[in-house]
Amino acid sequence: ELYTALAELEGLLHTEHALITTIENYISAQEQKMLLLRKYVEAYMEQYEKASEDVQAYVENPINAYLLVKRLTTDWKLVQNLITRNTGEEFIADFDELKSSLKFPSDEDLNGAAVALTRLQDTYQLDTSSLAKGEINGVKYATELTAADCFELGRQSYTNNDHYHTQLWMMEADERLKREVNQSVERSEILEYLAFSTFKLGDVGLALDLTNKLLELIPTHERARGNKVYYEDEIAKTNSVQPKNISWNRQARMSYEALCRGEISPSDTIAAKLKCRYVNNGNPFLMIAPFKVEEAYLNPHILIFHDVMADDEIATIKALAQPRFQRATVQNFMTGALETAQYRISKSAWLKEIEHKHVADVVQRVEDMTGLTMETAEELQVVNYGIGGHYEPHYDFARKEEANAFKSLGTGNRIATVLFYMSDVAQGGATVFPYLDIALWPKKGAAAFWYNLHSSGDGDKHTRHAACPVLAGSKWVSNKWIHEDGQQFRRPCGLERPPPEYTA
Ligand SMILES: O=C(O)CCC(=O)C(=O)O
Ligand SMILES: [Fe+2]
Repeated sequence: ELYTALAELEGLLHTEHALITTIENYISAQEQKMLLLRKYVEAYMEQYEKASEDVQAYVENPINAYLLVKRLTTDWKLVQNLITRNTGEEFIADFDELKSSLKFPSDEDLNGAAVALTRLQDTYQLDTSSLAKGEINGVKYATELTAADCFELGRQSYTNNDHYHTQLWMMEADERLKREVNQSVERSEILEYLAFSTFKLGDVGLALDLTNKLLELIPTHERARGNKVYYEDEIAKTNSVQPKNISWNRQARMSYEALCRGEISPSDTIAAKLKCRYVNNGNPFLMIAPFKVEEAYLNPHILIFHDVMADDEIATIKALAQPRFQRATVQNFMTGALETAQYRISKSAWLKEIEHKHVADVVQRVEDMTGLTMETAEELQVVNYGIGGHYEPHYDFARKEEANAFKSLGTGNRIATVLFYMSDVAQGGATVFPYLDIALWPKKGAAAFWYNLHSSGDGDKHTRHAACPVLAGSKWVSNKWIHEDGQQFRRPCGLERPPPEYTA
């Protein structure tokens, strides 16, 4: 699974380079072979023409007689060998040997990358034809997609039973194909997928039209002939060519997606109460360089600390984490087991303080920032989100029903979260709180802090949050999850008491 982290994708460029070299070598070997064959055939031609001038005289010459026989025995064998020798296999074998040392994406990666693209399409309301032009929100990032590229995206969506995106991409493939001089895909193939997905989406009439177009191209197409009869029957039966009203069950996601797009913000009355200040928490070491703190929300109290992770610390943490990256897991609600899920796509690794001074410094800083003990906190989790990488709305704390969560840690629930942003993100990738209508936009070196639990110990339902899909760029964050145990004297417990105030 390479698609889950952009950092991993960079390794694929080495693979591509090795591939280019292999193909280049194969082509030149093949060209050499052709050159040699051309020499042989020219020699044959020359002798043949000479002989044809006077056949009798030619064969009466013993040398010629010998050469003629030789040409048709030894020489021909050489030529035959040359023609039949499959240098291709050698190259593939050589490349296969190289392969073990190279990163190779799997079919699952291809599918993952395609799903990520369609997720971005939905969340950020990107139109298919701009995407195909390599444009994201008006910014041109990539080379244009060919009709075949669009076709492949459609095919991947089809494999996932996602007829909505199959239709979008097959339509785009068809549009692109009209403008292609060297056609990159067969129109009949596009039409076959397009017709079927259109049928699946409920528009039998259009599916029939598309199938008829396919039959104009290939009148003998077996499946198309079968489908045509079926569609005609369907239309006759229901007497309707109206598309069904498809419920995508997306109503519930609308506000989340709008938040991710930056279209929603908290009301002015809420925003007006938010402050920025310098904070030292009474810590003498912070008198000279206090924290720059900005309030993002009051209840629950969500704070943004600016410039709390230095560039060299970020570089160290990334370098330590990257070789250990694993696809991020989520806890199965029922069993408590850790497993991968489509709703959380990123790569992550855990770092201990003893591994590097920079890690220890950062953890100490979290203690200074929050006034909470790090004794019972989880290790620093480092996360990289790849193409379309995201984490759908969730709570960081374990709910009462989730009996198994954090049990093995034995340090109570996750009382608070500190989320460091270790990169800027070109587009997308905000941390959003759907119940609060706020979006935190990643800023390198900044950190967000909030309490997940009320002072009573109950989970604060308003802390539900998500990592929106990364639209362009790469997103690096790290979390410090702080636990309940040991905070008794740091955060006094009580019913619905507001979080301790910061000393300004
Ligand atoms: O990456 C983000 O913006 C949020 C990550 C998050 O919520 C988590 O890892 O629990
Ligand atoms: Fe979270």
